[in-house]
Amino acid sequence: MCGILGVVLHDQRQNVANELFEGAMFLQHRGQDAAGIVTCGSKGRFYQCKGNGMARDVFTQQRMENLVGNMGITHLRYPTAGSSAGSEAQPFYVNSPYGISLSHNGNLVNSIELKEYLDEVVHRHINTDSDSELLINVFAAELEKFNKSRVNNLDLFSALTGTMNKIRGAYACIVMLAGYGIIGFRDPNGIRPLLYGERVNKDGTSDYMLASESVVLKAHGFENFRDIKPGEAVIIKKDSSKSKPEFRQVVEPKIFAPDIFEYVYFARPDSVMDGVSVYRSRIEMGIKLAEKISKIMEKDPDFKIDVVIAVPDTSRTSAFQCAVSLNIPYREGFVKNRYIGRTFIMPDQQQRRSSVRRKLNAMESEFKDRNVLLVDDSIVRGTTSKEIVAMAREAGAKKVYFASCAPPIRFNHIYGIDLADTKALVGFERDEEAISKVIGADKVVYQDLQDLVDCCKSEELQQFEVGVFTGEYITGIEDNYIQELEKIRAQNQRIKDQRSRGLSIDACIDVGDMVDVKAEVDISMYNRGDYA
Ligand SMILES: O=P(O)(O)OC[C@H]1O[C@H](OP(=O)(O)OP(=O)(O)O)[C@H](O)[C@@H]1O
Ligand SMILES: NC(=O)CC[C@H](N)C(=O)O
Ligand SMILES: [Mg+2]
Repeated sequence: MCGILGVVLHDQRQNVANELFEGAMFLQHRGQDAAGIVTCGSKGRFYQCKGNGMARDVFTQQRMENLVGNMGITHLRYPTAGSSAGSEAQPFYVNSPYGISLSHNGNLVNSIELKEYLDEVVHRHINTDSDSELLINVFAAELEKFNKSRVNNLDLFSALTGTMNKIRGAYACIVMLAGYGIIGFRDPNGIRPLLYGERVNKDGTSDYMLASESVVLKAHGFENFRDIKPGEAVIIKKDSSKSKPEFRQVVEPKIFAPDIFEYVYFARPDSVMDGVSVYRSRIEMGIKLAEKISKIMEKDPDFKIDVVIAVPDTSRTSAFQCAVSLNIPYREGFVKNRYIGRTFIMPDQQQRRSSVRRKLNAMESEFKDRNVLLVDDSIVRGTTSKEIVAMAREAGAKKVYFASCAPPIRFNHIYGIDLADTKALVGFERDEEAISKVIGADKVVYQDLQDLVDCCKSEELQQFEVGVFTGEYITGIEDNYIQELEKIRAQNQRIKDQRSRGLSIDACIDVGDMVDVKAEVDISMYNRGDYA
């Protein structure tokens, strides 16, 4: 997952940068690795600030002052393909044709094929391992086909049709065309989210926003917001007084299947996605989980729970409801250090492990001599659960049970989680008993998949992308896709290890099959290392 945002202000004398920055703060939970803003000034020139780090570190006051223009786009990155190198921070930029900048949330699953196409057919140079760089170049190549000095909405929609017929996977994107406007589009299965909203100013004019989550639109006073439909695109022109945003179905929609993980973990609880409140779905997850736990308790008289404790932050909503439904006391046994971000989306396993203990602290009074049920939204690598179970025991718990609002994760999440290596999943080739042994719990209870689906569905939304639980992906994947990801990831890890041992790039080159060694100071072609 990543967070994306785009704004066009009606008043062309106003700068949009501050609004993009404030909006980024509402999307920070979707990506902590890199942040970027690109604005477009009145002469059609782009102004950029991006780099590794959280929004508040990258977007300093001084840098923000240089971002002029009434329209712009933002990106908060959690890497899913390529590496966490600064050169892969978004928005991406290509100068030809017309000047294009792109923010992408999602993951393309036919990148091998796209790389070949870009090289052999349209001869475009690719400078990173990011799938988003491929995407912007495919779009640029489609636009180039018109061979015009200026394009119009019709051309743009038809270039999007061409692009979407070539790319495969999950994508919600915001593109900015220099001097023209911003364009939002969503993949034909609607796997990744994207919303559109309008804010009517006092003088009757309108500003427009596109964003990953409704919470940003709401907080910024945008109303009548709606989800972009699967396979749909919208063009919002820079001079919004002359033409209203135009929507078009650019490719046929396929099975509507948003990623169920948005409801489980990715999204903020106060967001509404594809008409379903994330908060309400998490309440339902608590109810269903309680039903399953009650059934197990009926059969197993030794399974007794004195207290339900959430694993902050995401599971709080469900854990509280689970306790209420079970009629068992709920306690905040772990106190969260508010200055530590989300541990799961940290790029490095070492960092993740040490962060859990820094992030959460167990209060002895709530654990001592009790049988505790810890509730989390999901168990992925097991990093959190292992530490948490150990902490509960250290705090004096008698028995430690662990419940997950999501079913066991046994497969790659190819559309949004950086997990190229399935073996890193605690659920990989393990049943529930084996998983409880690994994490050190007395028992593990998982939500059933059908129950999870029932918690998130609505009349309009009946199906979800659930490949992470079943191994069957809605878009299919090209042969060798996972192997290719694993190769790049292993290569990046080796370079990292070499560097941490103080070895130079030359030493890295000796490591064997490493053909592509990253530059010592990893900066992109259009990006200075100091976020300028
Ligand atoms: O099995 P693991 O690999 O540890 O991953 C699962 C954990 O990671 C997430 O928490 P995170 O700390 O990222 O975010 P949160 O504060 O929103 O819960 C998630 O909520 C689980 O607690
Ligand atoms: N999490 C995302 O949406 C990532 C977008 C893109 N695949 C990247 O790695 O930068
Ligand atoms: Mg968590």
